[in-house]
Order: sequence, then C-alpha cells, then structure tokens
Amino acid sequence: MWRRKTAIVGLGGIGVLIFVALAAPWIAPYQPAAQDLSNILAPPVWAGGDWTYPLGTDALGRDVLSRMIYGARSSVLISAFAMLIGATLGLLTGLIAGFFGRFVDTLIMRLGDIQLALPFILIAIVILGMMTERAPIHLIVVLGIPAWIVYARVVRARTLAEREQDYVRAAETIGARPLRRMFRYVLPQVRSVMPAIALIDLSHLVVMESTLSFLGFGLTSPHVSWGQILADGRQNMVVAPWLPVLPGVAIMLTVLCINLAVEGMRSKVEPRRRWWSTGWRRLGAKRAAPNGPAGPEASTVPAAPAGPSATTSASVADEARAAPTPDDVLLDVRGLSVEFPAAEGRAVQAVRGVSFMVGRGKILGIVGESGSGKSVTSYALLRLLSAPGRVNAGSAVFDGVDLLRVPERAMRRIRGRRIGMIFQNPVGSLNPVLTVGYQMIEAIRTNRDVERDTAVRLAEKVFRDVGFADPAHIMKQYPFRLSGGQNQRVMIAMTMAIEPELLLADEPTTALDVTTQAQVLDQLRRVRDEHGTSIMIISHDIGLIGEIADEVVVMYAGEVCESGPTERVLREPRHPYTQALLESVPRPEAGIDTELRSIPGELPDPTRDPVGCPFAPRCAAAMDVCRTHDPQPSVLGVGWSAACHLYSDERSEVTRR
Ligand SMILES: Nc1ncnc2c1ncn2[C@@H]1O[C@H](COP(=O)(O)OP(=O)(O)OP(=O)(O)O)[C@@H](O)[C@H]1O
Repeated sequence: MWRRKTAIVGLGGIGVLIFVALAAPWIAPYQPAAQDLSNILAPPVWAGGDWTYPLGTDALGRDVLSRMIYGARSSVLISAFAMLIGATLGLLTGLIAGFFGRFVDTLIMRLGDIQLALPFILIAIVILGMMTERAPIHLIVVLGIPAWIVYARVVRARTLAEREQDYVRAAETIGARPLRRMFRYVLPQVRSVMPAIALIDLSHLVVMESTLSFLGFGLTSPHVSWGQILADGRQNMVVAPWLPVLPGVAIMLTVLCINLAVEGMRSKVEPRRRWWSTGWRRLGAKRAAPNGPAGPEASTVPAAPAGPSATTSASVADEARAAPTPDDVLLDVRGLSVEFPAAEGRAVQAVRGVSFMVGRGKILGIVGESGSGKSVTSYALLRLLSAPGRVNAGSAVFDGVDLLRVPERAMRRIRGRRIGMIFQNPVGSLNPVLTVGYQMIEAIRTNRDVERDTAVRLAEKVFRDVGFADPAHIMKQYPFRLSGGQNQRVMIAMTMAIEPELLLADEPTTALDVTTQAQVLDQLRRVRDEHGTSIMIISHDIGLIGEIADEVVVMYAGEVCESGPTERVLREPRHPYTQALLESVPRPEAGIDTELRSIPGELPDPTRDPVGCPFAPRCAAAMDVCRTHDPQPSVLGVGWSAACHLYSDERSEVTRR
C-alpha cells in the first residue's frame, strides 16, 4: 500500500513536470530571454517583490519563473529523448548479445566495458566544448548514446536465461528463424525490465544535463535549462540567494519523483519479494527461471497415473489423462519427468513419469531415500528447478491450471499465494537481518491486501495458533535467536497467515528433535483441519509419513513404486522397496526385539536409463523379468497400486529366483 502511494506521488510529480514542459509556451508569462533592464535582480514575492515577476528576475532582468518553466521543458525533453536513444540501443544490443552469445556477445560486452572505463563527463565536455552553438539535439546525442550499456547489460542477462527456455527451443524445432525467435519469443519476456531502468536512467540524465549546463557546456542562448539558471544564479548568490536555490530544488524534486515512481514500478516489473524469497535464494539464484515443459508442442510421455486410476496399461493411462480431474482433487500430477542435462550429452533422469494426486484438505506424503527425486518433484511443480534442470514431460493440474504450462506471470501469482512451501532448513529460509515479525508482516502484506494494523493482528493470531504464548515477544526476535523448531513454526505461521490452498513441505522436521518434530506435525495437521489446506509432505522417514499422511507415494530412483492410502500401504506394503523401507524404521507393532534392517546396495546411476525395474539389483524378490521389463503400476485396491512384476498379470509366466 505504501509503495503504491509513493508511486502515485512520484508519477504525479512526473506528470506535472511533463505538463509544464509541454505547455511552456502557453503558461510562461514571458519569453525566457526577454529582458526588463529596469527590473534587474527583482526579488520574488516572498522577499517583498510584486506579482509582475513572482519568482523575481535575474541579473539581466529576465523573468525567473518563465526561465524555470522553459528550463523544465529543456531538461525533460533532452533527458527523455536521450533516454529513448539509450534504451533502444541498449535493448537491441543486449538482446543480440544474449541471444547469439559467443563472439557477438563478447564483442558487444567488451565494447561496453571499454565505454564504462572511460570518464564519461570529461568526454562529453570535450565533445560539447568543441561546439560554439549547442542545441537540445547535441545534448540528446551526447547523453543518449553512452546510456546504452546500462540497458544492454540487464537485457543481456535476461536474454541469456530466457533463450534456454524450452519454449524457445521448441520454436527452433518448428523452424522459427533466429530473428523471429529473438523478437517474438525472447523480447516479450525481457522487455518488462525496461521501464524501471529507463526511469532510473532518466533521473541520472536530468542530473547530467544540469551538470553540463552548470559547467558551461550545456545549451547555448536562447535555449535555457535549469543547470544554466543555477550557474547564472551562483554569480549573484549573495544578493539574490533564491536564484541558485530555485533550479536546485526543481532538480532535486524531479529526481525524487522519478525515484518514487521507480520504487513503485519495481513491484510491477520484478517478481514480488515474498517471505519465502530467501528460501528460494537458498536453492540457488537460477532456480527462479521458469522451467515448464517444452511449450505447447511438448510431447508428454504416457505414464500410468497412480492413485485411484492406476492401471497396468499405458493406453488406459492415456484415457485417464483425458478424463477430467475429480472436484475433490486439488493437484493432479501425471507423467512428470525431469532431467538435468550433464556433460557429454548425458542427463540425470531425476524424475521419470511420476503421477499422483493431492486431494482437497488431504495430506499426501512422498517418501523415499535420498536421491529418489522427491525434492526435484516439488521444485518442478513450482517451476523452481535449478538450471539446467527441466521438465521434459507431464502435466501438473492445480485447480484446473497446468502449473507446468501456465505463463510465468500467472505462476508468480500462484507461488506463495496459492501454493506455499516450507523448507527443510527453516533458519536458512528466513532473512537473518530482519525480525521474524517484520518478515511475517511483509509476507502478509505482499500476499494480502490488508493495512499494517490488520497484518500485525493477523500475525499475532497465527503466531499464537502455532503455539507461541507471547507473539509480541517472538515478533521482535531475529531468526538466529530462535531454535530450529521455533523457526519452523514461524515458517508454518507465515504459511497459515497467507492461507495457500496447497502447502509443499520438504522434509519439514529433518533438523528437529523428536519433541519438536511432533509439535511441527501437530501444526501441519491443524493447518489442514482449520484452513482446509492440502499438504504435500516430503520425507525420507516412512514412519513420519505414516503418522501424518492420508495418502502415500513411495518413490525410488525417480519413479513411483507404490502409492495408496497410507494406512493400507503401511499395514500391507506390497512393493519390496516399501517393505524394505518399513523394515528400516522402528515400528511399535514390530516388537522390541525386531532388528532394523538397512537396504543393501545403492540407487542406480541416474544418468543411465534403467533396463527393467530400477530396484531389481537390490531386491530380494527379484525375478528374471524384473531385469528386462519395466514394471507398470498394478491396481491392488481402491487408490492403491504398486509398480512391481510380483503383481503384474505376467507373474505366473516368470520364475521366482
Ligand atoms: N541441480 C542438479 N543437477 C544435477 N542433478 C540434480 C540436481 N538436483 C538434483 N539432482 C539429482 O536429481 C536426483 C533427485 O534428487 P532429489 O533432491 O529430488 O532427491 P531427494 O529424494 O529429494 O533426496 P534428498 O532427500 O536428499 O533431498 C538425484 O539423483 C540428484 O542427484
């Protein structure tokens, strides 16, 4: 709200300035060079002068008000046109450098470096000093051309990220020429950075133009600029102090208004800073790049959906994909595949054709050992994969919207606001230099249109809800002053305050002691029960998933090996991997003497496409077919399936080892 108000003030000021600049010939009472020699250094009205010259006159008897008005005209026109030249050159060169890369990029960027190393003001003085007559066009060219590098650097960086996007590659495969790809696919994504840079550049140009005029290298008479008025006024500062003050104040107010407008525009052109932004940062700066599947033309690999519609047949899976998602399903992920291209044309296949559903108001647990693809799955859903990771197949329909294909702008409105995330390391996910109260209020106000007082009250309420007896005290604390459990509860409180429909919790209790773990799980249940939030919780601890989840998805080597209602899967695990996972954690019903077993062997090399079942080399029940054929999910009960040959129709034809 505050940001919006300051932006309105800034834009209002700029609007007034533009009006004055354009209407100068009509609103200025005199010509700027007209002299009244009988009224030299007449004082302004507040210093005893009369209304003939409201701002007084200068040493040549010229009306200061008229000169200020015409000065605004010069300053605005010169700065605006110089900005347009710089922005156009910078946008084109940045786009070309980023898009074509290699030699072109090196050449353009080194030219930029050379230019930045040169003292701009001295060069401008030399060039302008060689001219006896200086009109606005001369200043526009001298100020405008060097500004290109400011734009080019930012545009290049954006272009570098954007050209890697699958939809740009897809355009290439359908034959779109480079210039078309550059202007039609990349340019619309990168141009959003321009308004904010242009405004910053504008304020810089206003100051530069005034500085050059002040130094005597600006416009020559009859043109007038604020810098010139300032320079003239300096000579009579003792007898007429208002003369240098008036243009000084005008320059200062102009720069202030532009900066206020920039501040407001930042929220429009940059992704909004959210409470979890530090969390994203933890994942690596490049994660924020959108990485949906390869555009509308992307092929999707048929994959059998798990859950209620899981079958053994790919064709039935296709039918299921076409079927509308039931109303009680909030998130429907089908055939999700993610890869990380590696050296020598290889790729880490982190997630392979994963399908699952998250019901409204339900908790889904995703379990599997380290490296099984759990986290990558959740990052893919939020389109926060670290580069060069990309989704190469699948869909993830969240409340009717495919998260993997929705435009990035719409995705920004979904992330945080509709889908929240809790990270493994809560301390690292909070900004260490801001109090948790500040971060909480910022989170609320970024995502909900409420006044500060309301946000504070809401913050106190949710902090109380997550078990802080004295919310006011907690809100004054910095994250490092709180324990891991307290920080995790802060993160949960932030999520509760924003009330997303879906909460992704990646190992939310890993760093916590058992008592605090229980408290955090309790909080998550309360979020579900009181707000109806659906939760997708990721853990390597199947015992923990058993405690909290309604449905469970067991992942191994990037694939779903078993999924279904938690109670059934944990009571009668069918997939040998699920069984092995359960045998590796203590269970109350197993008895005190039961020995915990570790799973022998290790995960297969993710850069190699596994032949047959990926778990076969570690599976005590492996059969010959397991080493040659990929098992398809077999339905075991309502919403329960396992991808294991033990339950496939062919099992009678194969020999147990
Ligand atoms: N940035 C990356 N570059 C290359 N490979 C990656 C990258 N991030 C993840 N992977 C690979 O993706 C696979 C799945 O990783 P993921 O982090 O999803 O596993 P996980 O089951 O969440 O494990 P953990 O519990 O340890 O986080 C692993 O083989 C991992 O090496």
